[in-house]
Amino acid sequence: MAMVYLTRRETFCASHRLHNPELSDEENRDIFGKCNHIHGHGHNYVVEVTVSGSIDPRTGMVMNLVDLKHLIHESIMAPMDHKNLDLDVEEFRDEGRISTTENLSIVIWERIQRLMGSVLSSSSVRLFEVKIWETEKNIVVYRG
Ligand SMILES: Nc1nc2c(c(=O)[nH]1)N=C([C@H](O)[C@H](O)COP(=O)(O)OP(=O)(O)OP(=O)(O)O)CN2
Ligand SMILES: [Zn+2]
Repeated sequence: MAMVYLTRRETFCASHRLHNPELSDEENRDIFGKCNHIHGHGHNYVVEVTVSGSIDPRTGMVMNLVDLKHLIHESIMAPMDHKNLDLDVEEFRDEGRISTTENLSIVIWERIQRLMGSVLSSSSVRLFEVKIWETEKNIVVYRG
């Protein structure tokens, strides 16, 4: 059966600060530089979510892109767009994860994976990749 990859891209704006509370202020400044500025800074994040699967002969689709749009809305856009990642997203606020793009890609993966599990339990569709552009130059890919 042919494996096909389906991607949807969204953009969201969020602020954050790179800071490890277990380190001293000086160590934080040394490691994170300007990204440790106490009042934070913002990004226009671009995120691509790719799923893989075989084409359902009944629909001609791997997965309905409208369903993928809803998954992305619920797991990324609603909780993160125009938010402060460190204060508004529980994985960063409560679990001590530093809001690097690496960690953000894992948080997004986990959220989508959880939702896909409940929405697509009987389907062959799998989450394949989360790709985030923090800036035009800084890009992170996570494949689970
Ligand atoms: N491994 C990581 N390193 C850094 C991350 C990250 O998520 N993972 N994030 C940052 C900052 O959030 C920062 O906003 C990006 O820094 P920087 O590349 O300096 O920002 P610019 O793209 O604006 O850089 P210019 O070279 O000035 O264009 C830092 N490191
Ligand atoms: Zn940043």
